[in-house]
Amino acid sequence: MEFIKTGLDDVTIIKPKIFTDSRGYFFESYSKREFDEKIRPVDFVQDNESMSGYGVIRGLHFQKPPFSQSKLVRCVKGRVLDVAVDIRKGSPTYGKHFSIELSEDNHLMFFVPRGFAHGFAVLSEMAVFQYKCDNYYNPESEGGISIADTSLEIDWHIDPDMAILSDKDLRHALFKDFDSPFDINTDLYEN
Ligand SMILES: Cc1cn([C@H]2C[C@H](O)[C@@H](COP(=O)(O)OP(=O)(O)O[C@H]3O[C@@H](C)C(=O)[C@@H](O)[C@H]3O)O2)c(=O)[nH]c1=O
Repeated sequence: MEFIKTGLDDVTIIKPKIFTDSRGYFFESYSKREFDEKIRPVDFVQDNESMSGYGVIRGLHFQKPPFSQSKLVRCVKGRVLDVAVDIRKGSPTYGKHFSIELSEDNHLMFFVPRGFAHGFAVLSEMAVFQYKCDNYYNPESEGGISIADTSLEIDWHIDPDMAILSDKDLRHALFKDFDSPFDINTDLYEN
């Protein structure tokens, strides 16, 4: 397993070692020992899966402290563009993002730490997306930022005006009007 830094704190690309033979392939998709050593100690408690059609954008989402979540994400069917945005006030990379294509072909995984907003755009006819979270779902703590915010300079590879969004995601504030609940000086992993 290879852990590739992105220039944003703890945001990491994970490239698994793929073993192929006449039967197909095998890879370890998660090893607590390696993740804790190479990224940071994280206790995942919930696994999620979603399926979406082409042109869907889900995001940009986070849960507010003390229910914030790290996510380890991957695309097991199809192809998505995955995005993490630093929303920790006072961070030297506040408002900066990193995006990466995750697909059933490249088998890449992506670690999105607490204090980052997360979203993805579906680039294939359909995509099945799976992820681990280190905190339980807490609907009252949900927060979001508009994916259509041009100041974030995210190229979704899909026209945001044509994208298919949930009603909830259509209502998120623009980044400039957003008061982040995260701060670089707070330990987001204390609970
Ligand atoms: C996220 C979540 C949703 N739900 C329910 C609530 C709702 O009725 C239905 C669909 O929820 P949403 O519309 O919020 O699903 P979705 O837009 O796919 O939300 C997800 O988006 C990606 C980008 C993330 O980063 C995730 O953390 C999560 O926020 O599923 C749960 O029961 N547990 C969960 O953990």
